[in-house]
Amino acid sequence: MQTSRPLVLVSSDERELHGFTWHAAINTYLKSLAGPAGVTPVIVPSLGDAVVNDTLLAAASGVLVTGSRTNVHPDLYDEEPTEAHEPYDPARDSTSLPLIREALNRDLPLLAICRGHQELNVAMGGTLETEIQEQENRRDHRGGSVDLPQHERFAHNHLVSPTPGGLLATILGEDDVQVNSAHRQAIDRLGDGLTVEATADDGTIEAIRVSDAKNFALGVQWHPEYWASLSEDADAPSTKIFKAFGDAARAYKD
Ligand SMILES: N[C@@H](CCC(=O)NCCCC(=O)O)C(=O)O
Repeated sequence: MQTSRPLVLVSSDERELHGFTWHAAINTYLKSLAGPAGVTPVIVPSLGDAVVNDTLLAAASGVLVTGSRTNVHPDLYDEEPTEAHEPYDPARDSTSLPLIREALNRDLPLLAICRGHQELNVAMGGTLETEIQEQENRRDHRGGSVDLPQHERFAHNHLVSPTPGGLLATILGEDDVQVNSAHRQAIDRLGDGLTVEATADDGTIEAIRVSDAKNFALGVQWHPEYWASLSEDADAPSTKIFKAFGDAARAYKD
């Protein structure tokens, strides 16, 4: 049996499939954790306070908050709900936001991806904007139709510029990095205690860090898990992010 590997909690979506309600996480996040990060992923059902408690958090050495096609409900950042903010997953919201806060309270390493990046911002008091592709001088960050095959939808889409001297720049270097993109929403007002770690050329905040976090606490708007799940050689920046997160989880466990 392999030596003990840190447990990393993974957020789940509430989804309907075959006439049942499931709590599910996409395989690419799980494979990236079990592979390049070298940790043991544990999917957390979106059951709110029934799961986000001391017992669960005490067993963990990190938290990964995944992407999702659904959006954070605008009531949670005092915005008026409209059709442009849909679809929602209230079960996810009621679990991932407290999970983020409790992870930060315990200095657990945190990696927040896409919707997770947006949830981190909301958890810290920030706001989101929706259908950003409809704004003038704004890229279309959707990455094409949701029906496209993954290798097309999560292909490299645009450059991001890491903030010099930041955590991301420490992991990846300060040169611009090609990333994929699959989102209609983005950070509008930055939450309290967050530092911008990367931007796109249209001003979209593409990465954030919890400024006073004792450990790794990074949000990224793109999807490094797509590449990291394929192989360690598929995309060096993606692998580096997951390896850095895994190192932080091992350090926390030790
Ligand atoms: N819904 C939010 C976050 C986008 C996101 O997490 N995308 C992942 C796509 C996964 C899928 O298509 O199932 C937004 O649109 O900004």
